[in-house]
Amino acid sequence: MPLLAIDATCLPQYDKLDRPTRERLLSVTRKFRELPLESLLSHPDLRISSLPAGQDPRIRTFRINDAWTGVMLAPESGETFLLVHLLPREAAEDWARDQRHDVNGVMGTLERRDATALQRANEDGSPAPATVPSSAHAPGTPVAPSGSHPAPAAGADAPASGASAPLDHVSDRDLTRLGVDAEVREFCRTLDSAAQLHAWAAALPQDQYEVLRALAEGHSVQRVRDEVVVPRRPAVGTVSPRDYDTAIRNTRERVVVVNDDQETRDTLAGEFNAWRIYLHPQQRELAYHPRFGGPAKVTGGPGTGKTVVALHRVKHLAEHLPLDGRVLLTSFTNALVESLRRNLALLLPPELLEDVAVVTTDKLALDTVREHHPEVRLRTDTRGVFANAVRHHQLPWPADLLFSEYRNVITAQGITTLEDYLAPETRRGRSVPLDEGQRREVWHAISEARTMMRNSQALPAEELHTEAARILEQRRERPFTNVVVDEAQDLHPAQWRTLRAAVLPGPNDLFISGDNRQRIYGNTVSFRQLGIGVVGRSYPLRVNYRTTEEILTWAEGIMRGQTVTELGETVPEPPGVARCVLRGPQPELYGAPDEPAELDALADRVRGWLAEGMEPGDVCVTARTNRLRDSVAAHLRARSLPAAIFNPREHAVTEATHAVRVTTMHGVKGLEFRAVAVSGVTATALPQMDAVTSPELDERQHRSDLDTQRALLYVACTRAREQLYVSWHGEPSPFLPPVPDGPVSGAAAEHGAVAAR
Ligand SMILES: Nc1ncnc2c1ncn2[C@@H]1O[C@H](COP(=O)(O)OP(=O)(O)OP(=O)(O)O)[C@@H](O)[C@H]1O
Repeated sequence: MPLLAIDATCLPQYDKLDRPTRERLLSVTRKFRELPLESLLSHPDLRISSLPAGQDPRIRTFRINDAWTGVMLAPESGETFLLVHLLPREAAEDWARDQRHDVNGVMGTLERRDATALQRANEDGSPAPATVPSSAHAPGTPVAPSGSHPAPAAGADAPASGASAPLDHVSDRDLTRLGVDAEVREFCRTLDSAAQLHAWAAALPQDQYEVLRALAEGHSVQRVRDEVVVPRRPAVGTVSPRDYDTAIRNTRERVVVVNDDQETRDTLAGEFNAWRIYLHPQQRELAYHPRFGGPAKVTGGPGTGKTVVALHRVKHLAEHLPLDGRVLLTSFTNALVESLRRNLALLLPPELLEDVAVVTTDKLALDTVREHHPEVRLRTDTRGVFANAVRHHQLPWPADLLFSEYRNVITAQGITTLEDYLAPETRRGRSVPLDEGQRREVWHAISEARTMMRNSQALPAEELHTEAARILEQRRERPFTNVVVDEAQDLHPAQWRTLRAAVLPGPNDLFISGDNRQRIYGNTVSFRQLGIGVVGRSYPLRVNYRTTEEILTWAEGIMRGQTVTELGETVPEPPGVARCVLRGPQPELYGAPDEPAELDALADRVRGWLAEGMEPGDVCVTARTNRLRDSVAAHLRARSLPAAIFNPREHAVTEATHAVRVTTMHGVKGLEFRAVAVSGVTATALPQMDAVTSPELDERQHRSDLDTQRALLYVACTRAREQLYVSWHGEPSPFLPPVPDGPVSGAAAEHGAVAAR
């Protein structure tokens, strides 16, 4: 009986199919697995046909329905079919005619090249095949078919801009040893620059392109061998050039073999699918690193796969636990943790899942403290307690100062004595000066408030963590063998102390992933001061897999000119540009005269997306405030659009999949959608000044609060995978990049929209 394997190129395409087409595809793939080869090839419904003038005699097309065609590689001698693409009929035939698959002689993987484009380039130096890959690229599809060799964003990677032959320093012999075949070697001798190489990404055999790209970036032959070639080789033996079956199985980064309907559905569907199948070699290297000498840190812009790496790291650690060992996977909010838990369950078998605790950092602290004080609960009205303390002591300062002193000085630095609080360096950078007498007064007021909170058994998170860290530090045995932290940028220093104390210092103790640009809760930390030494174990990820280049480039404008610090450091982050795998339409911007007009245009935009074939669950609308979120949802429903309010504290991420999700900007952190509308980006709402500390009270905090609100907009916009729509009414928020004059497009055009450039 034939077997079916699926190439990752199909995954983004599957997202574009409507439900009946998906069902039809599943029933077709079932036939692949169930019918004997002879009956399959002659099946009247499938219309399996070869392409007479095609480059690859093994390529076949088959009918899914009138609109869609599948492209596959049929077995010649073996029995495995490989589904390689899903496209509209004509595009499918055009694309398939030019492609050829070969087994890589060194790596043993199955690679695909645009053989027509390469032959032309070698014959007459035809330029980069702009039209070749684009015929296969509907908006939002990968520029590089496997997704593992990204096309460059403008200005990406220093060597890419160099105008010298990028591979002249590598001999033919070395290229051959790295698995680069004669046709590709000949081709790369014609290249003038690394940028030209990148432009050919979609046409070159995938693994050979990775080799060339790494060499062009200046890596040594040895390093490329170790990091690109060796991880792709089969664990044992070699693969013969005609053994397609084995090569398909060995192409682990972009091919998966499916055994039943459920696996086919799981592989093709799901919002978070590709990551389970293959990791970029750099991601794999980090996730499956046998032993980090101590805490390790992974950073990177939005959509660079930090969460994916964290999840795979948990898998690796769980697979190597000592008897009685346990892994903690933690993050900031309930919604994030719920999403991690759901995705981990897809990655790990049940017996390994049992050894992993997936909880918020606050829940860890609460559970730890409750072992000693079972009645303790989490307090959320801490500001009110400090307001009482100010009244009671008749202090001349606002309650916010006391709260800020408690949160940003005392608990942030782990200060436990008046003497330490009085030390001169303690309040460095605070804009309200306090002399010694005043500090004593503040300390006493805060101490009293803390005692009151303790007596009431309702503790704010900072207090809970201080207590939890103290309890854990006293234990000889710590609860976890390894701790993995995702979205780490938002944790308060007190939360870090709990995490530090939850695992004994040593190899593989902490694995931290995060991005300071996405910090939306205003906590700054210094890992060094917290005893978390990541020096020499800090790794940036630079390939964006989620967002199109058009959206990311525009969204980067929100952060332009901002000094961003490195995660866990107070020093500025070194510059680094992410490259995007995906391409698509420009974001759409719309400035409405008033709120009703903004909501009308928003509803039209959402209706347009649904009419284009998106499922309601593919679409998310965000608003700055709860009030605006509620009126957006009400307005969409009044216009007969399926809309559900999503509150990350209350709802599971999986809920509301049959409705457009309407949420606040905080509510989309860590998530992603095919289309995102960011509404209410109006000057009076963003920044929302009542959430910003006044500069008179604390200049530094004021700036930090503004940065936090700017980051909120950045986070919301970078949740979009294919389409982004941003709107406001009246004056636009000052955080928006300058709005250029430009051609009006999309649903908002009727309302006077401005297209971003
Ligand atoms: N190697 C890969 N190949 C294909 N897709 C990938 C790869 N790595 C990550 N992705 C996909 O990219 C998207 C973003 O990944 P992920 O959520 O891990 O990024 P992130 O860096 O944590 O993002 P953010 O910081 O914005 O929350 C996901 O859809 C994920 O499946």
